[in-house]
Amino acid sequence: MKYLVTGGAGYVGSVVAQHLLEAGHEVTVLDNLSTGFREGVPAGAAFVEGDIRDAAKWLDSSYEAVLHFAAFSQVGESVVKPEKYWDNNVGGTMALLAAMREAGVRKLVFSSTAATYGEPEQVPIVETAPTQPTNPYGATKLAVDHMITGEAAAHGLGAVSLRYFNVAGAYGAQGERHNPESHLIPLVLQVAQGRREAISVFGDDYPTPDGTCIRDYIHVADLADAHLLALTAAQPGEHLICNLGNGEGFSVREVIETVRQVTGHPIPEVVAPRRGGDPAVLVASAATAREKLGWNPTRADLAGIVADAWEFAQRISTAREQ
Ligand SMILES: NC(=O)c1ccc[n+]([C@@H]2O[C@H](COP(=O)([O-])OP(=O)(O)OC[C@H]3O[C@@H](n4cnc5c(N)ncnc54)[C@H](O)[C@@H]3O)[C@@H](O)[C@H]2O)c1
Ligand SMILES: O=c1ccn([C@@H]2O[C@H](COP(=O)(O)OP(=O)(O)O[C@H]3O[C@H](CO)[C@@H](O)[C@H](O)[C@H]3O)[C@@H](O)[C@H]2O)c(=O)[nH]1
Repeated sequence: MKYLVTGGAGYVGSVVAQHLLEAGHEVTVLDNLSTGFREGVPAGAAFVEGDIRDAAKWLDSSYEAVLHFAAFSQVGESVVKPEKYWDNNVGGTMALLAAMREAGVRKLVFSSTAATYGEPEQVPIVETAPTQPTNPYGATKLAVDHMITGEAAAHGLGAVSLRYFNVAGAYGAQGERHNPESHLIPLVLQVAQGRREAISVFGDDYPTPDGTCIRDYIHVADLADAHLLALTAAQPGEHLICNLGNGEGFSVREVIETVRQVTGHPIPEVVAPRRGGDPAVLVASAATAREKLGWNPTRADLAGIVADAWEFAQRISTAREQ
C-alpha cells in the first residue's frame, strides 16, 4: 500500500514512516521542515518538502491513506502564541481534508493528544471524559478531532484519532530532537550530557504526592504499532478515537530520578515557576485501543524508554561533534 505521512521528518512521524517501510509499504513524507529534519526522514521514503496547506499538489488516488502528524505541538508556546497554533494545526488540517476529499483518499490516522482533555476529573482518562483543554495546543487538536468527526459523517472518511499521552524513547535511527527542545526527557538527558547545567522543575506545588506534574510516558515504537493497527481498523464513515498510554503515571521528579539511574549522572535540579497550561495529572486508560485496535504495548518500562532515548541522544551528539 502507498501512504502519505505528513510531518514524517519529525519525531513520531519518522518512526511511524520507518515502521510502514518495514511492513513493506510505500511511503511519501510531506514536511515543510518547520520543526523537522531532512535527515530524520527514513531511508526508502520519498520526500516532498512542502506544506500541508498545499497537499492538493501531491495527493492523488494512488494513496490508500494519510497519516497526519504535521502540527505545532509545544504546550507552553501555544499559550503565548495561540494564533500560530490555530493557523497551522486547524487551518492546515482543513486544507489537508479538502485535498483528501478532492483526490478520493478516504482514510486518515490523526495524531491527537491527551491535551484535549485538560485537567481530568478522573484518572485514568477514558475517551468519553469531558474535553476542556487548558491550553490552545489542546484546543486546536480538539477542534481537528471535531472536524474529522464531521468529515466522516458527511463524506464517508474512515478515520482514527490517536490521543497520545507523553511520547518518549527512540527507534533505530529515529528519535526525539525538537529544536528548541521543550520536552522533559530529552532536556534531562541534555543535563546528563553536560549540555545543560540543571533541569528546571516547572512547579512543585501541584496536588500530587511530590508536588510535581504526573504524566503517562509511552514508547514511540509502541505508538507506531498502534498506527499500523489503526490503518486496518478505520471504517468508512466512522471516526474512532483511542487514547494511547501505559496507564501508569510518573512525576517530573520520578522521571529525573530514572534518568539518574539510567545514565549514572547526578542531574542537578532547580525548582522553577509553573509552566502555563500544564494539567497536574495526565494518565490514560488505553482500554479502547486494546479492544478496538488489538493494541498491546510491550515497552512500558520507564527505565527502558529512557535508556533508548539516552542511546539516541548520545548517538546524535557524537554525530554533531564529527
Ligand atoms: N511528542 C509527543 O509527546 C506528542 C504527544 C501527543 C501528540 N503529539 C502529536 O504528534 C505529532 C508529531 O509530534 P512530534 O513530537 O513528532 O513533533 P515534531 O515537531 O517532531 O514533528 C512535526 C513535524 O511536522 C512538520 N510540520 C509542521 N507543520 C507543518 C506544515 N504546515 N506542513 C508540513 N509539515 C509541517 C514539522 O516540520 C515536523 O517535522 C504532532 O501532531 C503532535 O501534536 C505528540
Ligand atoms: O524543562 C522541563 C520540561 C518539562 N517539565 C514538565 O514535565 C512535564 C512533561 O512536559 P513535556 O515533556 O513538555 O510534555 P507535556 O507538556 O506533558 O506535553 C506532551 O505530552 C502531551 C500529552 O500528554 C502532548 O499533547 C504534547 O504534544 C507533548 O508535548 C510537564 O509537567 C512539564 O511542566 C519540567 O518540569 N521541566
